[in-house]
Amino acid sequence: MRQSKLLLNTLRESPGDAETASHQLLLRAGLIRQLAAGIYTYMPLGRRVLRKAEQIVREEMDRAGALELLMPALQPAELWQESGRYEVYGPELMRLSDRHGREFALGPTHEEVITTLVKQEINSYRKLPVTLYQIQTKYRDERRPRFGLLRGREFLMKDAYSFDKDFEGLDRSYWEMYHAYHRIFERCGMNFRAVEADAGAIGGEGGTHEFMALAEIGEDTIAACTCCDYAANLEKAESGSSSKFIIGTGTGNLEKPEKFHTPNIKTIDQLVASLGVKTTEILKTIVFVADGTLVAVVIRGDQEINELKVKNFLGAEMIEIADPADVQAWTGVPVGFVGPHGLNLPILLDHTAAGMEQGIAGANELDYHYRHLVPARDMKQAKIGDFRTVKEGDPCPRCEEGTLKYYRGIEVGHVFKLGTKYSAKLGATYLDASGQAQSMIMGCYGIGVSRILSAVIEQNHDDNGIIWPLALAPYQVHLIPVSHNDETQMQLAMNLYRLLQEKGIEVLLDDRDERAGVKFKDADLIGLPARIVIGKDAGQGWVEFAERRTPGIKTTIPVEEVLERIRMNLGLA
Ligand SMILES: O=C(C[C@@H]1CCCCN1)Cn1cnc2cc(Cl)c(F)cc2c1=O
Ligand SMILES: [Mg+2]
Repeated sequence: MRQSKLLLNTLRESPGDAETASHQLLLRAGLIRQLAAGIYTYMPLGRRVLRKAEQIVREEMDRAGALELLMPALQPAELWQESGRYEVYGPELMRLSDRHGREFALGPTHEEVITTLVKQEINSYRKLPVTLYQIQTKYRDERRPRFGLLRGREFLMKDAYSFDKDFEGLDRSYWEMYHAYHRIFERCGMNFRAVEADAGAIGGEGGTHEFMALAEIGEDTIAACTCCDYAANLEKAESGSSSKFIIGTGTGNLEKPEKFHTPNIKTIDQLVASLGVKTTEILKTIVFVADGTLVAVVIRGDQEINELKVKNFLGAEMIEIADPADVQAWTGVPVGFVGPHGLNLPILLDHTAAGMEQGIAGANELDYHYRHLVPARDMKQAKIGDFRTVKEGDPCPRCEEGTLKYYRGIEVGHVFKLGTKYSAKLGATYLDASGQAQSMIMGCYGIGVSRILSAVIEQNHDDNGIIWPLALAPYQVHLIPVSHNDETQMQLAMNLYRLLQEKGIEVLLDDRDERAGVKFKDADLIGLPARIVIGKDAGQGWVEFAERRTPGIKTTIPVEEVLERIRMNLGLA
């Protein structure tokens, strides 16, 4: 491609609202342009990268035996009413009416559409299993679109759906997709982890993994083992046998609970400061509202309660920390003095608290606390479980040798076991071998295709611009004649341009009438994997070769060696 013919405007400065490196570079390198908040045009250079990402996804989906189709973005509201999700989703679901006043949704995902389709098309167990996928634009009206392609309102997703006759089949389909995801993100040159995750709103029968591209600006935090391949979203991560946290046996102290005066001491910090006790001697009590009912969770003072673990333990749809004023209204206990002893609420006790020899806690009375509380003795009615957020350094729950480390991640993929959640609701059944109608067993599998561009740039850039992995680079080689009006240089550049193209190499020739400095700055920004500069040595038939990833290493080679050098260094066939 001749750069003088390419619609490509690079920007010297980052637009003000672009906060992350990938958002800035996508704009500065001329890959995307914003039409509205969270809504982007892919410019010619960006479209080439997006198409390569799509193609990698498509090849691996096809290799995994999935069948590609393309579903509409316009979905009749009735489908969402039938699945019961029309009300569940609020403003994030983009809705519109057609000329007849019929209501539609712009598809944020396609469980309803695909399940209705398969219900019509498949009726016998002989036609199962099948996995169908599409690469299609999704619409989610994010309240705060941000970070460019990372959180847009219109974005490209590969969404796949598997249909099996039983759970063994679903397991096979699930792991087939899981391994295909590994191949996809490996081929994208991405540094990622597959992590155990929570199914979230989509629900389903257990088992779900998120694929996280490691990056400091990632919204998610994962905990991964330093030794084995255990990794989980922090929402779900467990640590080594929680007995490791139990200090003592919980029966040593025989003193009875003793109430003592603690005027105006409401927080753990105030307790520590005024009593000189350690946080590990305090029983921290937080009251939650789960589906409208209050529940008290008790954990050792140095630990953090994991809200999602509490929610999942209770099987609650909604959970949030109770407003202290509400707690006071409901229980009569003044804010800051809530404690497990004598509190008329159900109590969940984390392992770290359950094993404490003794502890200090609010006395459920203004300005009073208890000491010598023994959870094993004084909280027999409490339900014990894992309600804590793991910490860095915790023992790994799998190998017990390694310890957990935190990483920030960008979710680029998510695979789910859905079970019959949608097939039952929408009546997608098949006749089994004995002619009985059974609900199909489903899985669903998403990849944020447009999000891959941002994740890869976050992981592959320097101060001067993007450093594209070969598999996603918009072109493979940047050909740069230094001075546009030097006949020798331009002639050699043209010859090389033709030669490389004949050999099937994707070349971008910077044939613009621009100063060398501008050409090099743009080349750094655009970040093609290899660069060949035709300069003063052109007369002797020598050119300068460099790779974008190692900008400091420039070697001058005879033009005859260029093809071989490109093939060798870029690993091209
Ligand atoms: O999309 C999924 C699950 C999987 C992900 C992989 C591909 C198939 N779907 C979860 N989810 C996320 N945000 C949503 C936003 C809106 Cl507005 C909605 F109406 C529905 C959903 C929704 O269901
Ligand atoms: Mg997800």
